[in-house]
Amino acid sequence: MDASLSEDASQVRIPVTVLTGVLGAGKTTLLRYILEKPHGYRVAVIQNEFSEEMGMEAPLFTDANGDTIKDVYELPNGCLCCSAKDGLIGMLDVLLEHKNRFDYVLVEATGIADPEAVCEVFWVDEGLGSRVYLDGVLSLVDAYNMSSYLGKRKASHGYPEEGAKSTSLGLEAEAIKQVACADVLILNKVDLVAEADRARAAAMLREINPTARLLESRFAEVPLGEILGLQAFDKDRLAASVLGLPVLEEREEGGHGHAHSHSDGHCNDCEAGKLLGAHGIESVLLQGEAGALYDPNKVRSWLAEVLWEGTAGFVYRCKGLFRGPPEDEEDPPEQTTIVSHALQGVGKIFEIEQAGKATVERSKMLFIGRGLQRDVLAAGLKACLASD
Ligand SMILES: Nc1nc2c(ncn2[C@@H]2O[C@H](COP(=O)(O)OP(=O)(O)OP(=O)(O)O)[C@@H](O)[C@H]2O)c(=O)[nH]1
Repeated sequence: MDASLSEDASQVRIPVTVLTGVLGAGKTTLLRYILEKPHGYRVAVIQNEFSEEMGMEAPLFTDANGDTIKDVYELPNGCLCCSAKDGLIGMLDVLLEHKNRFDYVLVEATGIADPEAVCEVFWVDEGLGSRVYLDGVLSLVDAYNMSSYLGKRKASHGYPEEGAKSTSLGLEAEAIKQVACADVLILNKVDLVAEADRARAAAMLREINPTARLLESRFAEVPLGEILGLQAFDKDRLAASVLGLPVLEEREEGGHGHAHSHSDGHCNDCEAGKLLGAHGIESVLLQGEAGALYDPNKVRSWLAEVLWEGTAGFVYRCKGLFRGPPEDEEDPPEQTTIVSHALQGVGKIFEIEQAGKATVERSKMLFIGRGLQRDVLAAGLKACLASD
């Protein structure tokens, strides 16, 4: 091989795209779309989660044959802009050793990440800057639920009162900052809103961020040429957008944002519960008994009560993987296969579907919201056990 050519190839800097979006906006849906469909783009994905329990989707990434995709790199336990920052740099280092396998890196941040702080990783670490560059920041916005987290702005836009209710998620500052910092905004879930609401939502985004490219999508299906390889990131623009935010002072006075406390090099506030708790948001993780099977129809009815009638507090986001009874009960026991089911819910909309080839050792369900009643949730799940 020509030595000068291989040297040139090794000097090519890899574009990195940062993906943000409030809980349930559709970030994982976008990753699945990118990874599972044959677009011709070779993309490595790094997924950041608050905790391992929240990373329930990785087993669900499957290729065209239905086999689990192994090339999704998980970065649990913390947020990218703080405790997981070193992990991100280390993971990029490892990825770059195999850079003949991909042309783009996509980094999914947690739903409450501060995109400005995530971006700083790329210019603060000089070694990294010579091998990768920040290509752009994407922000996904949930057109259907956005009034739950951008609610306070509804007055100036005439955004409908209906839907805001008392169910604000309390992530307004984070959500606005994610929109403001974006080079590309994707207004997702447009299938769930009427045309007038879609136009109002787009106008609201335009007011917060007039310069970003604005795309609209159903199930995050966007042309990849519109989101990758754009060379869109501009440090000065980012600084200007952030300065213009009225909520910036509020973040600093409020003492959340990045006023995290540390000990022994560990960020005390980056644990899932504390990070969410700093925003008044709670999470409840339910784990089924080992070997227990849950009836998907019972789970469906139970969740309808929980999400629609608020019987266990205000649940904004739920997700889980659970074990259901074998499909064909006529089969002899040695031939029956336990069916795994995936639960996904955002706001009042939820779905339960069979989880491909994902095997679930123990059922898990995570609820995120406010005023959650753990005991009520636990009793509800127990009542969904499949009868023998
Ligand atoms: N109707 C509809 N549902 C969507 C669309 N995009 C995503 N969803 C659903 O919204 C739910 C949440 O999507 P995810 O992709 O898991 O959201 P996320 O941003 O990764 O969520 P977190 O991991 O909690 O931050 C899933 O049930 C998706 O199927 C869309 O355009 N339309």
